[in-house]
Amino acid sequence: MINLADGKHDPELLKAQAHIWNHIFSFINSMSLKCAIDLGIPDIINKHSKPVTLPELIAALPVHPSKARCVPRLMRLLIHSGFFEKQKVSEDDQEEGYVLTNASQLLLKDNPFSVAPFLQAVLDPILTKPWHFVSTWLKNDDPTPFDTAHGRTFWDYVGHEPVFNHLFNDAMASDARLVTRVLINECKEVFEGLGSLVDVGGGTGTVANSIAKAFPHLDCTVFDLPHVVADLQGSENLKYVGGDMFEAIPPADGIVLKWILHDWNDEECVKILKKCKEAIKDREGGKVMIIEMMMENQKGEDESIETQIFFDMLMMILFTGQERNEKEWAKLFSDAGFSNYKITPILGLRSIIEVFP
Ligand SMILES: C[S@@+](CC[C@H](N)C(=O)[O-])C[C@H]1O[C@@H](n2cnc3c(N)ncnc32)[C@H](O)[C@@H]1O
Ligand SMILES: O=c1cc(-c2ccc(O)cc2)oc2c(O)c(O)ccc12
Repeated sequence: MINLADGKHDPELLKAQAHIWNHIFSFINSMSLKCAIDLGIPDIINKHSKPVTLPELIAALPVHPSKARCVPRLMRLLIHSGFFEKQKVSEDDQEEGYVLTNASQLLLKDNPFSVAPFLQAVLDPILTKPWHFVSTWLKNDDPTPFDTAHGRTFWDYVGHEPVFNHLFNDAMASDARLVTRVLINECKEVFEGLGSLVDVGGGTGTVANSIAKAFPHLDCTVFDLPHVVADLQGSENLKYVGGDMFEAIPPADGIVLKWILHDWNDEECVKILKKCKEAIKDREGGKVMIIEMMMENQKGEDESIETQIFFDMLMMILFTGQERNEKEWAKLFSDAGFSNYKITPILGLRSIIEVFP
């Protein structure tokens, strides 16, 4: 504890003040990144064959001439946060220009794994408003701050807001493309022996579509809320079914649950898992394949632990859900009547968890 009356602790006091400032201003990182994406800066830099000089960047941007001097200040922050770098334009030239980093490549419009739709969804006022209601929600009995802010659940809200529904489903689809690529390249054996599969809460079908193409013998079903799958066209070995996973899940050998259970509390998860167990009943080699984070990976770098904690907070604010550690996952599986599980930590911050009846 710092003694405020004691002058010899002034350096600690100033360090504490700087720490608070840094946290107060944290939102400036995400909002500045949003600005860069709104202006199309990553795509402008990507289209150039050489590093883009400041005058070239300003000329390509839709900014008013009176604001041109603000551009290098925005770029300085985004260099500091690791989204751009400066490089010499040519070997024999001192002039420098901006280039992309690995992180900003994942923000390009045409990158199939782009995280830009998530950034737009998470920073949309629809999803930032609930953060202003967290302390109110802690004092009332609403299920989530989202409900306190908007008067209904997240899924009810997106079902009635087609523009946001589209943005959210697009965001999920780009993540699903990345996860499925890793699954098919690195974890083929997970699908071995299965004749049919249902992706529960499979959204617009990105995961199931890729699996159906990679394993043509596998009968795949995307199961999601009726408004999500309405009008979607299947293929030879892929169909869309609308319904409610709390009521019944179509029978299959394998059930995929990607980013579903972290949206729900323990009681709700056990209900969903019991419905999954019913869906694989009497099927030889039947199993549930869950793609989620495993919390408390002590070996993780600081940033990845912080990211897991951020996700846990997001699940608390938007949903009744949470991120879980292995002990918490094991309890859910046992409460739902499953006997065994296997964790393969192959998806970055997430794992594939196979759960057996
Ligand atoms: C977080 S998204 C995950 C989408 C997809 N699995 C992925 O990871 O890309 C959750 C999905 O669950 C669906 N969902 C929510 N409640 C549902 C319910 N009661 N029955 C079926 N699907 C539901 C949503 O429509 C949404 O597509
Ligand atoms: O609303 C969200 C946002 C995310 C999300 C945000 C940023 C990323 O880089 C990735 C994902 O994830 C969500 C999620 O997994 C979910 O089940 C519901 C909502 C959201």
